[in-house]
Amino acid sequence: MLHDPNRIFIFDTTLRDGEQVPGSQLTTPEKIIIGEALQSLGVDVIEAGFPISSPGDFQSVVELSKAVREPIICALTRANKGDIDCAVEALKYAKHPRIHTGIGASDMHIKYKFNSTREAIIERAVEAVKYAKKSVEDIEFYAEDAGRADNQFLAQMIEAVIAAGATVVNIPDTNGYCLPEQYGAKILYLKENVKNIDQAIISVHCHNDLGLATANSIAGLQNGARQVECTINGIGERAGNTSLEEVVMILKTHHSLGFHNNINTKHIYELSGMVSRMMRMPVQPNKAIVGRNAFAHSSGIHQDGVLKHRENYEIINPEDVGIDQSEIILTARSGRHALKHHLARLGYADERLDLDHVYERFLTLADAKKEIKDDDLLLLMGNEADTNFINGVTINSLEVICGDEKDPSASIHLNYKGEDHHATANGNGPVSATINAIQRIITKPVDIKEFNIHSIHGGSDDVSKVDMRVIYEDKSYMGYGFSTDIVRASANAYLDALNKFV
Ligand SMILES: CC(=O)SCCNC(=O)CCNC(=O)[C@H](O)C(C)(C)COP(=O)(O)OP(=O)(O)OC[C@H]1O[C@@H](n2cnc3c(N)ncnc32)[C@H](O)[C@@H]1OP(=O)(O)O
Ligand SMILES: CC(C)C(=O)C(=O)O
Ligand SMILES: [Mg+2]
Repeated sequence: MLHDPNRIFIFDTTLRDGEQVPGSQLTTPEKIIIGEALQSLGVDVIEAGFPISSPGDFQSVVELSKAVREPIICALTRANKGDIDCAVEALKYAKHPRIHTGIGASDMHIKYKFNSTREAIIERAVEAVKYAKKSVEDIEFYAEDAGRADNQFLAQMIEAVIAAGATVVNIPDTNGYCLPEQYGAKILYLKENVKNIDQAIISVHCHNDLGLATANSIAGLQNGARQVECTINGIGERAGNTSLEEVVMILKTHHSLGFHNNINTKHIYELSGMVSRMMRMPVQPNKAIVGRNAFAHSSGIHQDGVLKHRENYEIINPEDVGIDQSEIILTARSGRHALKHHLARLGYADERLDLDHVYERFLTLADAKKEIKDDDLLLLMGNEADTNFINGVTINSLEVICGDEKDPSASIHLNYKGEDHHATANGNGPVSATINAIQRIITKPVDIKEFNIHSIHGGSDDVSKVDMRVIYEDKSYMGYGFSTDIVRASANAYLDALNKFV
């Protein structure tokens, strides 16, 4: 384990520290599903639980040990025999078991939690490690609240537990207190002042109370730590733990750090969603790497930049974390490039598109609606007589007669090539009469292949949406029309399709 100095071990504690979040408790089957996903992600260690804490947590560690065989399965204990015996029992099926035992290291904890002394605490720490070592080879020791502990005393404690058999020493910033510089210096201090430090891996375990968990973890690695303890989505006690996805993507993005690990980053996004759903912890939209907006661009200058060259505004390729592509969100802050991009995606790629005119109408709508979705764009393009095409065909007026006594007929005035054209026609219904009347003016061999009418919200006074696929000269064109009048919506859809080639 110690032979490659640049290998970083990823210790996931989503199922232990992450699961300490109120309301996020998991059942054993849920823990196994997440455990298997963490195994596919490639984590080195899964902290499965704290077996003494409840029969349910004990059982989860037992079942996870049976089901997940590749990573080390770790169980947390306090520095006492009862907790350790319980963890040893829970880990009995684990292929690679680890006991994670420890005790408080700051004077605050020593005095106000344990009502004890530094010397007595070191004794308890050593005793716990020696006791655990009798049953399990792989022992990790945590010096709780090490972030606020005196470095000299911490070094003394770490040296003693390594001598007692600990092979990983965890230096938690339990309360998220440290600045990156301080935390990095603490790790370096241990590297330089603990005589037997080469016999153990230093682990970093940082909390996010000041939003510095990830920065502190990286500072720890830069100063000699080689294991990072983290959780998916950064969940955990209070403001959470170091987020796995942030650390891993920092290591991937900054090759110059020279570190490598075993994580297949393409599983990150899927796992983030799984953990969020199962643990009932929504991911904040602006969360780095996995937030809904992490790869979404909504202002025109950024959108233009991304469309020209993704890296202008993205330092991570979304595919690297399992997201198909970045998103261009249309809002009133978007520009013409973004609008054109989405129109082309919806089939409006024609160079005859009057982009300035569409953009003006788009902005009015976007100011009112905040976010413009595909349906809004289609509505904008297929609505009423307003044309979005240079020299496009528009309806000046339409009258339809139908009913039991009459053959359906339509009379239409179109603005076509800058002039008013009129035609009347019959059909087997008001829509076919209208299409026939338009045909008389346009005189192009156009076949309607698909024709669908939907109501947008339901209800007889609703806006109808018509989508239509027509064939002209062996090419297919989509048209969309909207109106409270289904005949008008159909005429709008037909003209929307025609305007793409007439
Ligand atoms: C920083 C962390 O994340 S640590 C892990 C936190 N996770 C949890 O606490 C979740 C699981 N915890 C539990 O289920 C329960 O708290 C248990 C089962 C561990 C203990 O329950 P109880 O025996 O009722 O004790 P309670 O939780 O009220 O108090 C904790 C006791 O453990 C002692 N203790 C705390 N940490 C340690 C430690 N690392 N080593 C030894 N003793 C410790 C406390 O001093 C206190 O002992 P006291 O009763 O002598 O004052
Ligand atoms: C139990 C330890 C490792 C912990 O979670 C912390 O100190 O934050
Ligand atoms: Mg913690």
